[in-house]
Amino acid sequence: MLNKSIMDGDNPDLTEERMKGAFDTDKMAAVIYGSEKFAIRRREITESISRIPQLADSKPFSFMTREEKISESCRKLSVLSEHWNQLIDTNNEEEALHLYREVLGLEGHAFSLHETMFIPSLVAQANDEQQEKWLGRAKRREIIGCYAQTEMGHGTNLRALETTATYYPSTQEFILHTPTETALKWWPGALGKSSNYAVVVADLVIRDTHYGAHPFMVQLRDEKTHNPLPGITVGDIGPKMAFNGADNGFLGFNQYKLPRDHMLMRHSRVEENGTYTKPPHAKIGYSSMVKVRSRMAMDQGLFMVSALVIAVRYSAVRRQGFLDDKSREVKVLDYQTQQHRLFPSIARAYAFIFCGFETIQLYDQLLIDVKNGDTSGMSDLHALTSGLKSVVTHQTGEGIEQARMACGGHGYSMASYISEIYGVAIGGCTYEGENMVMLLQLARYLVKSVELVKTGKSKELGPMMNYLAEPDTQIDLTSGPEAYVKVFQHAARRQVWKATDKFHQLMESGQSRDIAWNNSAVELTRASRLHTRLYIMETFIRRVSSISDVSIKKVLIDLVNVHVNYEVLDIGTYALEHVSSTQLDSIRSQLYSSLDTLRPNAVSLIDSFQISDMQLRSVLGRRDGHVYTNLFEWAKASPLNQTHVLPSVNQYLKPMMDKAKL
Ligand SMILES: CCCCCCCCCC/C=C\CCCC(=O)SCCNC(=O)CCNC(=O)[C@H](O)C(C)(C)COP(=O)(O)OP(=O)(O)OC[C@H]1O[C@@H](n2cnc3c(N)ncnc32)[C@H](O)[C@@H]1OP(=O)(O)O
Ligand SMILES: Cc1cc2nc3c(=O)[nH]c(=O)nc-3n(C[C@H](O)[C@H](O)[C@H](O)COP(=O)(O)OP(=O)(O)OC[C@H]3O[C@@H](n4cnc5c(N)ncnc54)[C@H](O)[C@@H]3O)c2cc1C
Repeated sequence: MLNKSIMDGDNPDLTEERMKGAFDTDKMAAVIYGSEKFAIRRREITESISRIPQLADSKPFSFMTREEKISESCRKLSVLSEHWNQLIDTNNEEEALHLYREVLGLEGHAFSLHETMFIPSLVAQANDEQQEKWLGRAKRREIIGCYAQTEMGHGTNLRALETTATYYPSTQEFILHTPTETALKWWPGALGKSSNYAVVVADLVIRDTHYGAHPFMVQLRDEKTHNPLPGITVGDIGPKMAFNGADNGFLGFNQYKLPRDHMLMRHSRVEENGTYTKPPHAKIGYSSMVKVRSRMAMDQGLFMVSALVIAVRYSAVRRQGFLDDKSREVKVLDYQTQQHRLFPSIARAYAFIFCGFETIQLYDQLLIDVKNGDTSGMSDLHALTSGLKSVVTHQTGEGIEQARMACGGHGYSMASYISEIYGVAIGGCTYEGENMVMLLQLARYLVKSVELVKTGKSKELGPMMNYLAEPDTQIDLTSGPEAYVKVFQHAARRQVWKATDKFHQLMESGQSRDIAWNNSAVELTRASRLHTRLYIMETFIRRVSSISDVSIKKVLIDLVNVHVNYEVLDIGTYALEHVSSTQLDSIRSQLYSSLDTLRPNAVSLIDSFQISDMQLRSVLGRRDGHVYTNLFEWAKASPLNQTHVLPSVNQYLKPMMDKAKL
């Protein structure tokens, strides 16, 4: 059996799809998740979870209030605490994240930031003694932490954060203070009600000198009573577009005293007498953000996959309209428009996940290098992850929204759960740096790279930048995916140079650097996007070329073909400089035939992600494909259907109608 999801009693339309798949989904899972070992561990963890009934949702999540969602996730976390060690290797971050996703889904929970930013901040920023004191406690979950940086008035411009941490040598303490309303910390996940500790980012002040944003370990709540400590104002910021299982919070300090050794001092130090030692790299304190950004291609890829699992499975059981055979309606997955809506997103999701593996490894390596005193890789990774987080979050949002529309009316129902996935995923366009701002961070790096080429220093170009120094060449589109890489290189190079030239010309015309930058910003963000999409394409092709299993490689090459054709058409306006409109027409034909080629493997390609029904929380995306019966059951469970006559009918509608009858 090639597709391991085939089960007796499943919807025959889905079974038929799974029989058509030309590759082994377990083998594909090993490629997706980086190794056979981890793919097996994922399945084992999912299997073990299913044997613990208390870890199941106590009722459909979509019918819960926000308070119920928070309570439900806390209940599950307490059940999990009895099983951690038997379920996962607690030192393995990927296993922990898989466990959280399976049991708690994506709407956030009390530990949302504990694993993703609080512990990583301690790992990267705390010195050995501080790690000794707090890291073990955090890993054992004796304490719950979050990452409190953003303020009501400033999130993007970290240099303008208003919260101060003023050091007093006489008492060897910092005083944390919130000088204005806009200085209130605002947004940190799990801050409002769950966390009792936080890594707080504040402006370090010593003897009236401001040293800028630095991280501090701060206790917020009493460990016995969970009440806020004196001098701390903390609470929940209220409901959000999505992610409502998380208590994103506000936090204020009123002259709150903090011992000297609570500043995280791996890289910068404040001595007892107030002497300040600066870090080896000015932006080393920003590392927790780089850590999350380096994960975002993977995490967003998985968000997009969740929506695609739902849309592709549903499209294989949804029958509507006719093609040749007028005796039976077709699966909507057979329509070319449906394939065009969904398959390029499947390709992007695979590509994002392969990029994600690469950037996660790059971050892990950087962490080792920095510990050994080598900060030289920081700028490269900052630039790469800034562009990548911006492009993947935007394209993931587009892909999920198309997946929702591809499910027609039922896609709009919470029974599909796609709107929730969209709401959570789209937050990524904003958190960890607003997308435009992060594209402009990459643009700084691109402009500097062009300046190196212009001044004859091409040898100093960073990784992935050499193409900026290369001349345009003839492109032979029949020579395979590499030709499409060339098209992207041409388009990206031209746009990067064009934007840089514009910036330089504006400065030469007398504009200040900042004004010239602002007046070139749209062109600069375009350059960043093209450069990042080139990186994604190259990574995808490189990863697929490295695969040895013949059947897996074949279907992934089909997916690469969908990707490269779609991407080049999508940047048609830029590509036109290098590709004729006749060539674009031929790319269009190739795209349509590549959709056709991929069609038989569509369900197996998304089954391969092995996302459980528990995690998916979608009636439309059920693995067994029994959509209609369960849709009816789901609707019957609506709180509105627990009584025939609602109190509001008796109170308002009936009297109104009765009055109208008089
Ligand atoms: C199913 C899947 C489930 C997956 C689960 C996922 C669930 C997710 C849950 C978590 C949810 C949310 C988490 C969100 C958490 C947050 O949002 S935390 C807050 C994040 N905040 C930000 O990102 C703020 C963005 N702003 C900044 O980073 C900086 O202000 C900015 C970089 C924009 C500017 O900083 P400045 O200090 O002002 O620096 P500049 O003058 O612009 O640049 C000077 C040079 O420094 C270089 N630089 C900047 N940053 C870095 C860095 N990190 N590393 C290396 N170098 C850096 C910059 O490029 C400049 O270099 P140059 O001078 O050009 O050479
Ligand atoms: C779901 C979610 C979870 C979050 N979790 C956390 C958390 O755990 N901890 C935490 O500390 N924070 C958290 N945040 C806050 C988040 O990091 C910030 O909201 C984000 O960094 C954007 O900053 P901002 O809100 O100040 O946006 P703004 O900077 O005010 O953005 C508004 C507009 O201004 C534009 N803009 C701003 N500056 C520039 C510029 N220099 N050039 C061009 N355009 C510019 C932006 O592009 C955008 O269009 C979270 C946010 C969300 C939505």
